[in-house]
Amino acid sequence: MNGMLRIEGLTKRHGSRLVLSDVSFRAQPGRVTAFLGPNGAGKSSTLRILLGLDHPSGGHALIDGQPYRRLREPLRTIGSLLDGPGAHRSRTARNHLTWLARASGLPKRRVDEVLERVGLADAGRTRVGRFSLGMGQRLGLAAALLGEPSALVLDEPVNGLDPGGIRWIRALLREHAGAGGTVLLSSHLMSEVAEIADDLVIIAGGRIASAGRFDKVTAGYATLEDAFFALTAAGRAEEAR
Ligand SMILES: Nc1ncnc2c1ncn2[C@@H]1O[C@H](COP(=O)(O)OP(=O)(O)OP(=O)(O)O)[C@@H](O)[C@H]1O
Repeated sequence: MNGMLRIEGLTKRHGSRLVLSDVSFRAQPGRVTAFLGPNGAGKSSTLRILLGLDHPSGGHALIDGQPYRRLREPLRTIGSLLDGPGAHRSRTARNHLTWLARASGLPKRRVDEVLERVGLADAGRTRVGRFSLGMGQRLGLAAALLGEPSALVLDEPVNGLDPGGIRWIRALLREHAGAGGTVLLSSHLMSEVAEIADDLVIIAGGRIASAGRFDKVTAGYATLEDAFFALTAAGRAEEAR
């Protein structure tokens, strides 16, 4: 299992707006890396480029040394959770996953395995439109796990999860990293990140403010929150109020 994620000199413009500016960092196998930043900092833009959903204006986002579009077996290499379940409301969870598995040449047994893994074994025949926000997140995660990928990339994965769900996803991600997989998750929830991250990447205004091992990035600060506010422009704006 590898799944090294390498972001190198990534730049993204929307018209004259520079949304990402020379963004570089790594997410390593065997570690949980948290990608932390205030609203609009550029987290989703970076992850969308990494997952081949958008083009960079410059630089590279590589998975095992390849851009997403060059991966031979994308779902077996990298699983992602971006905006909720990604399934049509009228579909059942099982239909959705079966369709995904078929489209990617994955064995059908994986559908039951992932439904079980995310705690939706009893909801496989429920239409996605009737799912709670938390169930939707679980289904999105089931899709991410379908190909048994080495890397997991999750945008705000705890959104909509209750405390039990948050504990559960934390254990799942730890287990993935413990088995040698890579976990990259974006969040703006400091407490969540402090609980789970081995490594931190802090982004603000489209630039990397700090990156590295959790204890290195937070060295000299009482808490992660103190480090975050000191290192980001959002913190400076907040303090100026
Ligand atoms: N298609 C687009 N056209 C113009 N600007 C865009 C587009 N997509 C994103 N942006 C801008 O890029 C910046 C970064 O957005 P992005 O969604 O990557 O931030 P984020 O860190 O994920 O924030 P959040 O936590 O709010 O999701 C924002 O200022 C956003 O308005």
